[in-house]
Amino acid sequence: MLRTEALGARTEELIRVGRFFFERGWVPATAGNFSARLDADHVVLTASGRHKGELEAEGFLVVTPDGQVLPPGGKPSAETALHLMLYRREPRLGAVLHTHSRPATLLSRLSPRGVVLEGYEVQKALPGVDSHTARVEVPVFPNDQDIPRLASRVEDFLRGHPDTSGYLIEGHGLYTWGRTVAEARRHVEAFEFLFECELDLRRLTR
Ligand SMILES: CSCCC(=O)C(=O)COP(=O)(O)O
Ligand SMILES: [Zn+2]
Repeated sequence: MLRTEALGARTEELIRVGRFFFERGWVPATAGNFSARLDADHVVLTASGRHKGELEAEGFLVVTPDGQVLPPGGKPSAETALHLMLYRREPRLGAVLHTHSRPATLLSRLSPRGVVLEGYEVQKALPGVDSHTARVEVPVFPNDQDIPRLASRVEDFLRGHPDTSGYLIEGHGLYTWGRTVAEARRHVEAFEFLFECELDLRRLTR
């Protein structure tokens, strides 16, 4: 049974995330999508094509982890399969956030075989990273309009690299997650800061 208080609370958090990300230029032109787990059987997710800086409660849908829309009829994010794959594989996962910033888009094109972050204090905001000397490898997957196929590629990778806390899609953007919306948002902020630093460093030292 779906708890409406949980739906309201998570939806409000995601609306605030959308405004925050849009103000920073991380979700331009309806790009990006957000979701949060409500309970074992329900996930709230942005509807497709909504402006993420102007979300309202009616811009969200409830889906089951296997992709059923409740009640049937709405159009969930075109990238729903990328969210649901993550919830199915990790029961403690509480939120998934996807952004399309310029640094993420450009870095993923400059380094299509993966971005390595090393030497930055802020990398300690990422799970399992306790030093600026750690080597954080961010995988980059080729973009694909076949989202279930892309989801299955990412899932295969995560099976062999379970400590991954985010990935890039080439020329597209960042996916990251957390146990709560607040934690997932912190991971977006950390990755976006690090991508910006890395891009500037490459420009300045070329
Ligand atoms: C205008 S961005 C193209 C689609 C996309 O990559 C995205 O993140 C938004 O798609 P959605 O269906 O979730 O609105
Ligand atoms: Zn996208």
